[in-house]
Amino acid sequence: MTIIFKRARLLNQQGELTLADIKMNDGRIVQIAPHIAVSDHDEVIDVCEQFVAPGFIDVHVHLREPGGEHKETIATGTLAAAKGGFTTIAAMPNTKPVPDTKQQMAWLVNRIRETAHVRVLPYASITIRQAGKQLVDFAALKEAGAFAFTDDGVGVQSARMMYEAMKQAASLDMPIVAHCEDETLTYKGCVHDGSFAKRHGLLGIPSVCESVHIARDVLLAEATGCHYHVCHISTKQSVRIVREAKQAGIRVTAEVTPHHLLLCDEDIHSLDANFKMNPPLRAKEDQQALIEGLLDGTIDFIATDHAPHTEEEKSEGMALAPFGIVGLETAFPLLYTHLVEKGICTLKQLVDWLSKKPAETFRIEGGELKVGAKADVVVIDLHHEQVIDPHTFASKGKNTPFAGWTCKGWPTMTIVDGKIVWQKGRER
Ligand SMILES: NC(=O)N[C@@H](CC(=O)O)C(=O)O
Ligand SMILES: [Zn+2]
Ligand SMILES: [Zn+2]
Repeated sequence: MTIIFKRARLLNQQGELTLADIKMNDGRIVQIAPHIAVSDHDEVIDVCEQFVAPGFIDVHVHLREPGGEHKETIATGTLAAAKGGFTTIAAMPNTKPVPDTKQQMAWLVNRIRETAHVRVLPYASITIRQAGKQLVDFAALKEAGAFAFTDDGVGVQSARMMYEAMKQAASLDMPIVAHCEDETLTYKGCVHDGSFAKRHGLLGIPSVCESVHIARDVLLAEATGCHYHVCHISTKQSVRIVREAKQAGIRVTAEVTPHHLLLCDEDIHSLDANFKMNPPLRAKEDQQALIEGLLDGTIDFIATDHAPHTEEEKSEGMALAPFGIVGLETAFPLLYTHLVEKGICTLKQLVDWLSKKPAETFRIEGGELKVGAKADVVVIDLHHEQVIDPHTFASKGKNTPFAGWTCKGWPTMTIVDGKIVWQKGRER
């Protein structure tokens, strides 16, 4: 099938917006030109000068299936992704069971094929059941379709385990993706060890809980030559370590979430557990360091850490509720409104952090809008303003601290492999 977009607003190499038509055929972008001729069999869509970008890529998503289908499924999570403009997402392995054998991975790959609305890249765990005691069979899991290896949800506590994992991953040219949390330094905290924790008498998680692991791991990455990727970086010390490691030529990359870029612990205005996530919202100066780190390239790109939980679980209060917030459906509007419109970054930078940069970092095909590329595309209305209302989410998770925020930049259509997978107003 051929789809032709008329009057699409695109970013050129210089970061300027220009108008053009885009022709997609057999899952590929085949032409981008000022005026493309149409024939009777083509599906012609006038996008009315809306912004068209490469489909976004999110390498940090919790789909909860198998085992947590009451929180999210591959079907609901990937529909949420499509609605947020994401055409490729990577699924975290903290499911029940964990994809830690080639049989589990084969099941997952098949389930994705049967039920996903967008492309899904499955992570395998680093250790069996993510228990930190025994390494998975890296070669067998790569063969079965693993995208990369991570124990996200928990940190790999043993330096020796991480060292052995990196040696294996390096030999297979696969990345190790790390949730950095030293369990001897969590102090059973539920929020950052800072002003908010003190004011409310809550136990705090200190910044060293994260940065100590990153410091250890960049040395292990140096020793093994492994590509080491830091999940949801949250502290200024972590940014400094990654910056220095990059300067030393170590193969380290890092991602930051929209919530750590846009919020700090001073913004927590109630004991609402929708402000509870791991790592926690840090201090204002950490938030500033994350923005600086992203702007200077220390942090490579943005990932949402979409982590759905039920309203019942989230109503248990700050101390008891599970960590995590959803992010797929609000990432672009939030970042567009609060970074681009406020002049902190350009539209081109934001789009690159959500597409080209993750694609380059993980050698994922896609991330660019050009002739020959896969037809993974998002259409965005940059002018339409809308209030974030969790009840409208396609995700089963309604747990967001951004409810009630007014944003611009809402996706209106998402195309994967040349097919419309979601369109505003045409929800089933
Ligand atoms: N980020 C979170 O707060 N929670 C994630 C786990 C994780 O990403 O570490 C989850 O699975 O709920
Ligand atoms: Zn994590
Ligand atoms: Zn996560």
